[in-house]
Amino acid sequence: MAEKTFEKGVSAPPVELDGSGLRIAIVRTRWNHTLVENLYNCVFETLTKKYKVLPENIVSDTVSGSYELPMAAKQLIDLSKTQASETASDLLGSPALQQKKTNKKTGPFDAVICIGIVIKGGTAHFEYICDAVTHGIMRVQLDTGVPVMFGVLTCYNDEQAIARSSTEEGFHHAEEWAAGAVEQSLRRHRVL
Ligand SMILES: Nc1c(NC[C@H](O)[C@H](O)[C@H](O)CO)[nH]c(=O)[nH]c1=O
Ligand SMILES: CC(=O)[C@@H](O)COP(=O)(O)O
Repeated sequence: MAEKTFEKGVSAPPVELDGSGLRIAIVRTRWNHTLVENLYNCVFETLTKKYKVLPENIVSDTVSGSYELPMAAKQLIDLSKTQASETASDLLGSPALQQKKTNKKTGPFDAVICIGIVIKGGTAHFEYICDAVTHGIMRVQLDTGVPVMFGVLTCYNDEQAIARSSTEEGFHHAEEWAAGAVEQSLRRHRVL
């Protein structure tokens, strides 16, 4: 029997996705920062070059470790909603004036992308962090209604982390996180 082949792990977006009207936050860890920066750069490049998200509509933030990602995502979402509801004014004047100066979008984030790398050590700490972060990120997106991408590599060793964050295989994960953020954002505005 012919061996079945399949596109393992590849999630092709269903259609051309236009992210030009989206506002997206990316929060990444400083833990394992050299490899995390590779993933962040790939996510940013994919958002802007492949999905037309405007660089000025991407807000980037950092936290210490992956365990802090869910809270950071919640804080970013809540802050963006609060700022959207207040009468916004800043050094550039009213949003209307700001809007005339740039295409910078204000208001609630359409999606958040969390990026981190957790590498197992000698204790059960790894399992507890991965479990907490996974459930935490899922809870934030369900509670807020804002899609939050799980861009956290959970690696048993350094080699897995390096392979998934500094080779073509690694950037395939990061590209999927970017695609997921755009697709899930646009789903919220569908007309059925
Ligand atoms: N070992 C890793 C950590 N550990 C730190 C925790 O994420 C957290 O910052 C600390 O427990 C304080 O709350 N974080 C990673 O992102 N990756 C690791 O491999
Ligand atoms: C996943 C971690 O926090 C890890 O760095 C902890 O290492 P260890 O389990 O050896 O304390």
